[in-house]
Amino acid sequence: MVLKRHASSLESPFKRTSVRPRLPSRCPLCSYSTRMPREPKTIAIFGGGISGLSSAYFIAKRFPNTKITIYEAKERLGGWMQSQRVVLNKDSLNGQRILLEYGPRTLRTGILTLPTLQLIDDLGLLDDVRTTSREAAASQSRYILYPRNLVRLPSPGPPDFLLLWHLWVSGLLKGIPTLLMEPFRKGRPEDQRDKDESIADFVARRLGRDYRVADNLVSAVIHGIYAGDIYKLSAKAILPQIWHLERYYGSVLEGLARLRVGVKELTDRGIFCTALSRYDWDTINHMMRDMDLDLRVLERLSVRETATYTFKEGLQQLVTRLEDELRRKENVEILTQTRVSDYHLNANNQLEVTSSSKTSNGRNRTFDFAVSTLPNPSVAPAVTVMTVNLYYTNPQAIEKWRLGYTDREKSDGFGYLIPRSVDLKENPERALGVVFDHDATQNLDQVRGTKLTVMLGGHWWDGWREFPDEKEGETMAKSIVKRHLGITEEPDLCHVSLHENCIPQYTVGYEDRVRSEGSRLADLYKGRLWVTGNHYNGVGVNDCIRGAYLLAQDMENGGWLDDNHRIGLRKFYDSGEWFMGPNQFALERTLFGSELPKYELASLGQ
Ligand SMILES: C=Cc1c2[nH]c(c1C)Cc1[nH]c(c(CCC(=O)O)c1C)Cc1[nH]c(c(C)c1CCC(=O)O)Cc1[nH]c(c(C)c1C=C)C2
Repeated sequence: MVLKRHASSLESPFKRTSVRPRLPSRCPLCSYSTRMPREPKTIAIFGGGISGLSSAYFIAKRFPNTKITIYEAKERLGGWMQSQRVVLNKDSLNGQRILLEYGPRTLRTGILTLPTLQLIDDLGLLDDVRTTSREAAASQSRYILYPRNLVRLPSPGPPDFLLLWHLWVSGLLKGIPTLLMEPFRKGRPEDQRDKDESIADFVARRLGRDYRVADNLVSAVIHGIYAGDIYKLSAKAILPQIWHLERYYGSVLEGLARLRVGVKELTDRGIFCTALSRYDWDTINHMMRDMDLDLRVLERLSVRETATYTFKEGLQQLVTRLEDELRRKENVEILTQTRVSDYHLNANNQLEVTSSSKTSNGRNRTFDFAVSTLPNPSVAPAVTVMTVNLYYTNPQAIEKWRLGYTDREKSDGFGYLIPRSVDLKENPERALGVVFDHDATQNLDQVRGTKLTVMLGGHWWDGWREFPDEKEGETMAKSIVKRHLGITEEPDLCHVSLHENCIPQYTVGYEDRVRSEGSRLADLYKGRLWVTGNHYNGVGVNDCIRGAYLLAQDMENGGWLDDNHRIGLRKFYDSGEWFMGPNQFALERTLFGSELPKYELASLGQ
């Protein structure tokens, strides 16, 4: 199936959606006149992580005659995406090889992940996909450590009153009743409607200056994604939906209720809606129109069925296949162990790039254009995370009673997160959480043991210059699983990885900083340097691939040719309009051919 056929069914109901997203007139990046050829002759890509590789791939697809050079400082490509099969030394297990994942371990499905599906299709990876269904324990059972025990969170579906009771007596829900008063609390004063604030302050303000929900629940979720500090991270950048609901309606719950009324006709017909920014809506439309995707990929990775997925040989397989594909292309060159030390615009308006490698220092090359995926600490600082993989051949290594109230069927799960409200005296290792990989990523090994990853550090290590070494990492991980999960036996495998500055932190004021950095870069390099990667597009693998895809799309659809130098940051010049529109389950249905009924997007007000 070619998605293009269904694009019209998506677009037609929304007459107000422009075919091409327009830049609002206040965009400051529109001031250069260029006389560029239809396509650049040469492009440099800085960084060979997933953003750099997928940018090279999508650009090469759209500009087949352009010569692309990827610069990567390290020996291997892929950044912190790294999986490895490790041999178990136990004689009884015939030297089985267990798959360990050192960095990101699963991908989520969803309508905004279409570019990842396109990559999977193009690279022929579908048969190697391994999914975890929405029904699986890993998708249903999640735990939070509070204060010393694991507390299971409710899963979607009919309420389990016994579980709710256990949750209540654990004390984790302290402060939740204040939510009832949220609609009656004043919104931001008029002169502060656009003001950013930290996630902790935002949540606490809506709950009557009560920080307990933020400290207990929100901080745990944020640890699992950003490994970050809710007192520093931006509510506007990280929780844009609820931040905008408050901005428009003065209350999140009231906003939701009012919007639901606006789309009642749809929800009555089973089409569920969500708040969507104009940018996301246009992006979804563009992607659906642009994709050329096999129906089998959509079926296998449907958001309805699949919660997360990986590949037979872990996420590394995506990197390896991408690298192989790029190396096969005559117009792509990959320079590893080659660090970009300087770049500037020369008198001919070309980018002069200086690089150094083991064999040559200060080598100069000129390019028509460059895409940087390198970290940019001036927009977002980054945190360091240590991952410790532990494997026990004993599948019952976790003492079952540690999993708190549970039924037999759902006795494992995704793992657990540790909120900031757990005192550091109780968490001296500064752990963020533990993933039960034997459940979270299934069907990768031939034997089932207990496979865990302990995550340490993140914002708890802010300002540290030195980090624990491998031995200390192992000792800390073992003491954590002993205390929390009752595991006293020695692991059969242990692997420690330190990922320095791996997760960018979108701290308060982030969006303003990106816009001003965007203007600076656009001025300095006259639009010849674009940026993408996890400092701008979201911290997940899917976000990086989508950023790369949209950058290539922008370049082809005029970005490279016309005067609107968006340098890959178009999202930050969105009109700021928000709508109530179909959620991703409803949108996915349109991909399978069912039409959305005609209706107007319900506006979030102005
Ligand atoms: C390896 C450490 C990472 C931590 N956060 C991320 C990584 C790679 C980035 C990240 N993690 C999640 C998301 C959102 C959904 C997504 O795009 O995949 C992002 C951007 C969610 C997540 N967190 C953990 C897992 C296994 C997943 C994916 C599966 C799911 O959502 O069900 C575990 C985990 N990650 C971190 C910690 C501290 C942690 C603790 C248990 C940091």
